[in-house]
Amino acid sequence: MTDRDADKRLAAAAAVDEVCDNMLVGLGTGSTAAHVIALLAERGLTIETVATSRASAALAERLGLKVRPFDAVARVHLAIDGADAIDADLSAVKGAGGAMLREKIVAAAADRMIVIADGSKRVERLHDTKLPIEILPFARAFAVERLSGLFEQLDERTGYLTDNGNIVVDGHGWNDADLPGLAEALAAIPGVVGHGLFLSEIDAAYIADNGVVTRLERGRNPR
Ligand SMILES: O=C[C@H](O)[C@H](O)[C@H](O)COP(=O)(O)O
Repeated sequence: MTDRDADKRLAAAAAVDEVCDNMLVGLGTGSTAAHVIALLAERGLTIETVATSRASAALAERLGLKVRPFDAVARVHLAIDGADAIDADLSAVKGAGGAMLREKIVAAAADRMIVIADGSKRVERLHDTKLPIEILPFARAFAVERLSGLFEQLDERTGYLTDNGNIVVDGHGWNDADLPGLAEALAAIPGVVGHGLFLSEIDAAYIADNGVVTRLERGRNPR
């Protein structure tokens, strides 16, 4: 295990310590969230889960966790997920793995949403991180044209479809001076069905850096 991977597992373990019997837990997607799934399976708690991607559902089921279909679930007790970048306000960019739409829905359904990450994800500002945008294939050209006013460069992921059957365009060179304004502008484009800006969903974060775990709670963090 690399140092970075060890940090991911440490952050995951800190979040898993918040999981109790009888909880319905939202499972995130990605290499850090995979540690959560493995640790939950190891701990043998009496829990049920919902997954934010087919990959996480498959991993969880393979390791023996009970995974409920999310389409019949309105509320989750705790969601635990990774991030591509997170700042001191607990605003984050997610979606390098293309799962941001389902991740945001499960995060919104959760009483508490925790991000787990290694120290490389902690940033002063988010704008250096590519911002993934999920687009209905029907709207591809139209949405990209509308997005071009918000980004210096847009790269479509070739040959890739999300679990929802949509395309993903990664936006580079964006202005983070008004994050709520940007989120609003993205949501206002017909055909854009999701994006990786998480501004209000995250309640806490466990960031592990060289073996030391720091907990951040919304509204209570020094800059
Ligand atoms: O779509 C992917 C998710 O938002 C991931 O949670 C995020 O990309 C972080 O993944 P990782 O833990 O592999 O860096």
